[in-house]
Amino acid sequence: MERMKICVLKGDGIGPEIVDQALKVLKAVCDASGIKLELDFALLGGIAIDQTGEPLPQQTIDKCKASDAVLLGAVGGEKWDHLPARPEKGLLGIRSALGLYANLRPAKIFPALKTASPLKDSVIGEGVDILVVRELTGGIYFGEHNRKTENGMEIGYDVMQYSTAEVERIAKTAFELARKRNHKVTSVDKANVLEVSRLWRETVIRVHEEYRDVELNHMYVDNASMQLVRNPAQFDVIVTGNMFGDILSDEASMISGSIGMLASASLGVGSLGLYEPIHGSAPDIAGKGIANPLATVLSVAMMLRYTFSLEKEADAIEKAVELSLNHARTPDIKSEDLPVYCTEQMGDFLAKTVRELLA
Ligand SMILES: NC(=O)C1=CN([C@@H]2O[C@H](COP(=O)(O)OP(=O)(O)OC[C@H]3O[C@@H](n4cnc5c(N)ncnc54)[C@H](O)[C@@H]3O)[C@@H](O)[C@H]2O)C=CC1
Ligand SMILES: CC(C)CC(=O)C(=O)O
Ligand SMILES: [Mg+2]
Repeated sequence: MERMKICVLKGDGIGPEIVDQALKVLKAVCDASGIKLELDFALLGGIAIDQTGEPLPQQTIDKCKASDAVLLGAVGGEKWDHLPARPEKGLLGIRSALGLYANLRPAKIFPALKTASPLKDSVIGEGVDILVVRELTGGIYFGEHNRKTENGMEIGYDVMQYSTAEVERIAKTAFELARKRNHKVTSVDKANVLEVSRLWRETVIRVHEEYRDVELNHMYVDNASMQLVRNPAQFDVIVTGNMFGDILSDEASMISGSIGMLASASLGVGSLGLYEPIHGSAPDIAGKGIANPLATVLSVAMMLRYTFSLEKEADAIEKAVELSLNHARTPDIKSEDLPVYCTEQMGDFLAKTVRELLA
């Protein structure tokens, strides 16, 4: 590989702080591997509203489409919550515009972080390594959101729907990924109540016919959220809809010690992938230099692996993250016997370590 072109969407809140650290690491990889790194920056979310009046300017879509991959921080903040054009609409919009229907969110426990997990050793057992495969461009987040008045009463409603085609493609993604892992898929729905979930379940069962080598089980989402903390080691791949996947992956992140640890890859119809941490813009800690950049850095590792097939380089980033956990910590995962690093120091350490590992 000679060159890579990345479109960078820093977004709001801690977005710029964490993306800057991830870019240091990406530059270190490219320097060490002789790859020419071309960066293009575009606006998304609140900052885009401030500068253009809309959360997803057409220019941002164009710049993403003209790149090999997209790196995103996070969007949102109270400042824009009262506006009809909220930052989150920009986020949903870019996922949809790029056809990114599969959101892969790996939740695993790094050995050094076992003590940071709120779960007891007896629950963690040999370790936890879950891949949440979340449908990302359909479901309730993309249905009609509206209000109406009935009998003088104001009613808010959001429509949840899935077509068989949408379920088929995400189920296929989950089964394919399970084949490269431990051959087990848990499909999470609420089929005891929701018609959309009944269709979801029937469709997953049908797709499973082509993947008999993969074990399939079904779980209602309320039970799944309980099982995640009772016995997380039972899960390999979890496939679920947009909203359930959003919620379950935040819950799964705490198993690994902090939401600041969970990376994600959003993949879809074309070769373009978007990579982002699973957390939001964390306005409560923005500008304080204490945000954990590891989720964003690990998202760069996913980018190198999924978009560029650069296994050695992705491994080096993951190794650097592992080494960092025995060297220093950001406050969210702090440990009494290790120094506390600010966001920047962590980025510098990771970039230096990646350089050394790839030298
Ligand atoms: N992908 C995205 O851009 C997302 C955006 N949001 C938006 O972000 C804003 C804040 O939402 P919240 O519900 O507070 O969720 P959040 O994920 O931003 O924060 C939840 C809690 O986790 C902490 N946290 C998050 N990331 C962290 C990190 N890297 N290091 C250390 N601590 C971290 C925060 O300080 C906060 O206490 C809202 O406007 C929301 O809509 C929320 C989720 C995803
Ligand atoms: C706008 C929301 C759907 C963002 C979010 O919470 C997520 O994608 O994890
Ligand atoms: Mg979320």
